[in-house]
Amino acid sequence: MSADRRMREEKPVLETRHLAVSHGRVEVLHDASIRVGAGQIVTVIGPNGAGKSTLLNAIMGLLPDSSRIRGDVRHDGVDVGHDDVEQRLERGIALVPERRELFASMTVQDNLALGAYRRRASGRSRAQSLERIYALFPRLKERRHQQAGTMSGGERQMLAIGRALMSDPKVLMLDEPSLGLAPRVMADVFQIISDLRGTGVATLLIEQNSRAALKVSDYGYVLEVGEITLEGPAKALAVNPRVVDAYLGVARAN
Ligand SMILES: Nc1ncnc2c1ncn2[C@@H]1O[C@H](COP(=O)(O)OP(=O)(O)OP(=O)(O)O)[C@@H](O)[C@H]1O
Repeated sequence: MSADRRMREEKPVLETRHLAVSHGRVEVLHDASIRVGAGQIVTVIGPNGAGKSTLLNAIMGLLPDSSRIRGDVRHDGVDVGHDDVEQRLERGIALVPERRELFASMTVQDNLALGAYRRRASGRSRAQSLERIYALFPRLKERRHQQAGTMSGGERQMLAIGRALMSDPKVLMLDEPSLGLAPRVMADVFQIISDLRGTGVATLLIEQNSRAALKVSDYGYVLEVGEITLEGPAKALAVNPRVVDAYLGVARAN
């Protein structure tokens, strides 16, 4: 079945409906409706300041109390808009924030353990989750006693993803995972994102590196000035002249 048909027909694991966010009198996200199907990788691309992080933070329940939110956030068909962050984690939503927010002086393994303080009741034990993450990231296993702050940029990103996976999420949201990474390391991180598909976790990815993001994704959205202006199967977006022109042109290729 095509990614487009699957998106329309399958019950999404994560969905926003007409989501709008205002900070004071400024509305930074307008009427954003997106869907992420089970096991899919969905990307949101768009320029700086378009509202991409705001979208992820609204889904995770991380916006400041002063922000005004309208519209719905639904997980597995349930409205989670009134849940706090811990409840959303327990339902199976996880976010790797742009700044990764690791505990630099703690070991890799202790950082992973902290990722499990709130988790979905998946039937998998914490030890099983840890083994699963070490299987996905052998490098983290090798370095499990190393301080997180002494890891390379790519390793820290792997650790941030691994820590989020410790909550056994159904949906993993990644905010700019390739930010600040050297091209070769970036390629490793995108390979990991692609490998996540095999674990059954759905991924919602926001990225400045549109080309690489569309390459690993099933479906994509373009977010511009707070609005979804285009959507479609990632393969189709990658050859859409408007996307090519604005986001994949030679000058922007990286
Ligand atoms: N707490 C806040 N108070 C006021 N304005 C905010 C707040 N958070 C975000 N904004 C504004 O909302 C807009 C969208 O920001 P957001 O961080 O979501 O964009 P983005 O697409 O993720 O950008 P980037 O790619 O640069 O990270 C920006 O103009 C930003 O300045």
